[in-house]
Amino acid sequence: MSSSRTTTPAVEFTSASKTYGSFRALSGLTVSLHPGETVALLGPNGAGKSTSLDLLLGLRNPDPGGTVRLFGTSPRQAVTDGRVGAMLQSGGLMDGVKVRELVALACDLHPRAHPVDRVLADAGLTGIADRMVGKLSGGQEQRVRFALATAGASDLIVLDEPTTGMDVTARQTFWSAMRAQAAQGRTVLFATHYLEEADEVADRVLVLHRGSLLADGSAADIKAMAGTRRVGFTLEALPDARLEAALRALPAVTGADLSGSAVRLRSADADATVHALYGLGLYPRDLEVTGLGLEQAFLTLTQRAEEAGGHTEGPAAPDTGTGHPGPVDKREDKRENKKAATA
Ligand SMILES: Nc1ncnc2c1ncn2[C@@H]1O[C@H](COP(=O)(O)OP(=O)(O)OP(=O)(O)O)[C@@H](O)[C@H]1O
Repeated sequence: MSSSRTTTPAVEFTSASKTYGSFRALSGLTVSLHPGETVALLGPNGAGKSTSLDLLLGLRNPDPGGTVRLFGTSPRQAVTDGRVGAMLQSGGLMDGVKVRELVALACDLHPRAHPVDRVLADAGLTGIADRMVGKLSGGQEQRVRFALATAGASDLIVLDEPTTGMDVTARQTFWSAMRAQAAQGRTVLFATHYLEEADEVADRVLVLHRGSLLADGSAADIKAMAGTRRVGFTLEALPDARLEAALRALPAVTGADLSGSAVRLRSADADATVHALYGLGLYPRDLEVTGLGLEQAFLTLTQRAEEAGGHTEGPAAPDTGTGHPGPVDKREDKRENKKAATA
């Protein structure tokens, strides 16, 4: 989408792979992110999202032959220069200090630090600045992580499942703070399992599947790529088994959900489906043809890729099938040097 841009990319993966033992978690990723973009990184469990972020932050090195550059320099250099703020899933917070003290420490360490009070305010922490970090709720801890990621004027903000554990209000506050960061020209890259967040917030969506880039475009592009639409209507009477079978066998129908006389079909060609529906001699009421939400589109694309046999030799970890997994696998032990990037 950004091929005409001439500025140095904020992030540039070139043929970046990552192999753990004989397992290839990331396979030849080539993608560039440009200054000011807000990009969501989506993928089923085990797709390689955290691995990509680890490479991007210099916490791991790509396999030989691939490169990752941030603002034209190495990830380590960009982190050292204070150009990157990161909010990661793992990495414990210091328990025995107050919120303000921890945020002040992050500001002290940042080469382009913001005033502590501003960072606290932007993260919604002013009211709990004197509370001990060890006494915070999960959602409050996430806000502290956000404050640490925005302690200075970083050009790139990297967020790994930032709203896990936040309630709805905290989530809204978080994203409005994040939008403010993006409005100042920062590049924001976030991995998430909350597809509605990606839909609402991101101007670009990357879908990873088994370590390969499956889709790259706006949320609308991704929905269009899935190519499936919903056809909903109500029948005049309850369908018998024969009619139900006929509905399921309509052309292009890829799924059917019947509840009493209400019918919801998924179709790869809504025009053909609706045409044939009338051909059955039915008079569907309240006929509605709608596009898929991002979550359904994501599931359709990843399932399709799964059926096609995946894209890499690495087996995918099981997906929850919902796009909303429960507790996130944190795997703190496997990060080579997480704290360096969060400091
Ligand atoms: N240190 C490691 N050693 C061996 N395998 C690993 C290691 N780290 C990750 N993997 C494997 O690599 C694959 C990609 O993992 P990664 O954490 O990047 O996925 P993810 O997309 O972030 O998943 P999730 O949504 O569950 O957080 C997974 O199959 C994972 O089990």
